[in-house]
Amino acid sequence: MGLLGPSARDDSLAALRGHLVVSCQAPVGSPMRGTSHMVAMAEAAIMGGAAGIRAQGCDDVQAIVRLGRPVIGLIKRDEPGSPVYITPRVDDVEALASSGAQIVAADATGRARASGETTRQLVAATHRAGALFMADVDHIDAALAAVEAGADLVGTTLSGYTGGPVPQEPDLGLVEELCRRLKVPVIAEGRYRTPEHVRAAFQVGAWSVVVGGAITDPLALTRRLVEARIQPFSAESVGEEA
Ligand SMILES: CC(=O)N[C@H](C=O)[C@@H](O)[C@H](O)[C@H](O)COP(=O)(O)O
Repeated sequence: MGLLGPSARDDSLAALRGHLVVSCQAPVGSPMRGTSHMVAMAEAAIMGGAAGIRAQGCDDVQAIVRLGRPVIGLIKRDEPGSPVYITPRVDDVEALASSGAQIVAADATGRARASGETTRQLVAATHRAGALFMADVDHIDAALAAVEAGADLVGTTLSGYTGGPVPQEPDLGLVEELCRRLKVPVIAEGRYRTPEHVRAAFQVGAWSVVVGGAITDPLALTRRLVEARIQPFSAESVGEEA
């Protein structure tokens, strides 16, 4: 058994029901990368009303757990020979649970991991460590297989990221289908950017909605507004006399 007993795990999941979770992650190369920045982001998110935080890496998880809200932990790791990068190893699951993550998120798209480890093995390791397993999926078939393998909750995290161009909008259709067909909580995640998106996900039955970049990625937010400038800039374009 890990750090948490079964009731602490269930309490964490119950605390997320009907609430927003903020994903506090910064990509490699971003000036926001670093545990102190992510803790500040998480504190701001909690002050703003988020019920939980999704965090990347054991250092961030350990520090953010201290804020007293449920943490969905993951480790992003590129592994040669496989496209699976969200918590690809049993070792990662164990490290996240030891760091205090009540919920461990991992790729459960059905794509082979470089290690050859299976989703069932990751789920078993998560449960041995006393945490809950969140299956990050891209499709209904992957979700059904993940639940069969013992996943405690399922997120639409990887919909749109396993082939073809990345869509602009969240995959509300998948949220609706998962809510209809699964008995476990469904987490809406991926490209939720507006209050309308969040409302729509709850309306079709999402347990929680995870929002990342729309809150925690100042680079992307700045770029989006910079791109809205009138080009080329001219006195006329701002209504000044020539
Ligand atoms: C696809 C992938 O790797 N998603 C990652 C999962 O942890 C994060 O990079 C996302 O920020 C997170 O899912 C929240 O999504 P959005 O930032 O779109 O609100």
